[in-house]
Amino acid sequence: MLLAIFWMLLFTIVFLYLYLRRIIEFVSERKRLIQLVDKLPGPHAIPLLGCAYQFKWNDFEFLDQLKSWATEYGPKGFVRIWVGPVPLIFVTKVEAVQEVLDSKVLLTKSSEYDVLAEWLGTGLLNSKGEKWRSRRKMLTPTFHFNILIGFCEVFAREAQILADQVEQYADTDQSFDLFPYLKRCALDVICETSMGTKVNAQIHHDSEYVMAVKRLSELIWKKWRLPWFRLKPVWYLTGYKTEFDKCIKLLTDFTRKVISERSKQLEIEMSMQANNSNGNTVKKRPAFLDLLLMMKNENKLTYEDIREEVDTFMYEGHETTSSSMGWTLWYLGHNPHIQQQIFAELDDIFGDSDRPITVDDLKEMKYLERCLKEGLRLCPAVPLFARQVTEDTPLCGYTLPRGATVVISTIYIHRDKEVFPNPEDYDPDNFLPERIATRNAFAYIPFSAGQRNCIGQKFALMEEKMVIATLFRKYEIKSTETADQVRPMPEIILKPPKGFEIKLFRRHK
Ligand code: HEM
Repeated sequence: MLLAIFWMLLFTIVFLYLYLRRIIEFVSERKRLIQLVDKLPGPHAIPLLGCAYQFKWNDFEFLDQLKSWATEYGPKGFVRIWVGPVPLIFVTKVEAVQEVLDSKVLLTKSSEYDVLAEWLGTGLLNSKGEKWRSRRKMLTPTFHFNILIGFCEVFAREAQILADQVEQYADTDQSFDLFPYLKRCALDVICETSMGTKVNAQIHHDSEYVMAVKRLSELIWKKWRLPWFRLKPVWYLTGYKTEFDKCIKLLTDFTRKVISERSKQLEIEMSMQANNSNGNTVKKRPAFLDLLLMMKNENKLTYEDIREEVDTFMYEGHETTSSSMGWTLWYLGHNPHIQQQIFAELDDIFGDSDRPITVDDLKEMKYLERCLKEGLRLCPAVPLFARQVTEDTPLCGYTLPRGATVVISTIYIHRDKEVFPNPEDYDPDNFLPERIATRNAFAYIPFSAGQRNCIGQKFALMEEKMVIATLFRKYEIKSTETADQVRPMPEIILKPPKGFEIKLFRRHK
């Protein structure tokens, strides 16, 4: 009996020592977080629900509500919004954006990115600390301009397939949704440039790979937007977990198979090169995968590291570009006078010739580039990104406490009327060199900025120019829906609620 009491006492003491200490630490950390977060201006919050009790149910009304809170509480650079027990600190002013993105401390992605990790692992987008730093250093040269030049042939070929596919609608006065065509084109581009293999999504619309990418993006967004899906029982019971895992397996198995085949092929090519004494080898354009496999040969990466990075490029590299091309084309479809200026630029470059577009031609398309940049200003493909505050960080006269999440909304920052005089108007002249020179560089950040900026931004702009120029060499377009019908939906990637309905007309030069 005494022994039993002794063991019980010992157990209780150990339990209290181990857990009570943690509970006390948790409570005091939480108290501290709440105190510091509540020093930031923001709407009224109540325990547990935070500001959520005031949230509008309708998506668009909710967005308007966030915007009006940012205007009301954000003049000092931040507004804090409690989403239940989670404090989100939205950045509202350019000066604060600069401090956040320039910070050497705010480099860690927030827990919202964890759902992506199940697919992308800790590839460049998700990784942190030393892993991210060394990977970024290693991967930056793979996006060098000389490598991108080699991809232009892929951009041009896929753009031409797109132009051929939509020809059926030309001069029919029938409107159609351009978005799925753009998505399939961007998917074919990224598959070939990152893996050196083709999925031919533009031709086989219902390939398993294409369907899995589409479904996975929908499920990831569901988990982000509706917090109850983060609870494991709900996620499992709704069957989404099984579907999610099935898509991930299909995609990652595909990537692993491509890596393994490509690796064998590369070995054969290298030994052929070594045996070929007269050096008459045919030089093939390397895909990102080939460059990563060479790093593996130098023991810098494992197969799984390569898989993570290739899948990261696959994800980051096609939804973003298709969204941004779609928005730009939609704005252009409402602005025939701007299309005329693009036609004039293209006619200056090509005259009556229908020769293929070269890299040098792309450099000449200065006006088209301004149009793309303006599209990305009004509708940035990545409308939100977030950082975890890992240590107390003084910013703009406040302290951002460790444990909080800082959110930058590009779509909000890009529409600041103190920076862009008519922020809601589509005006490519916002990107005239003299206008750019007058504003803070952090007022326009579609590719983020600072150390964790987008590694693929040059790739994206080259691809988009190629696709849009190919379309406009042949067609003019008219958007058939109004701005009210096509309000941007801020999912992970900014999308139209339904699509981009347009009519297509052959150009008569
Ligand atoms: C219009 C097209 C694109 C836009 C608007 C865009 C935007 C962005 C933004 C805002 C970030 C920072 C995200 C964050 O901090 O959470 C980012 C990161 C990244 N992007 Fe892009 N992106 C585009 C195209 C691409 C392409 C084509 C690729 C690859 C082929 C790519 C690869 C990446 C990667 C790997 C990162 C993570 C970089 C790091 O953390 O070091 N992106 N992108």
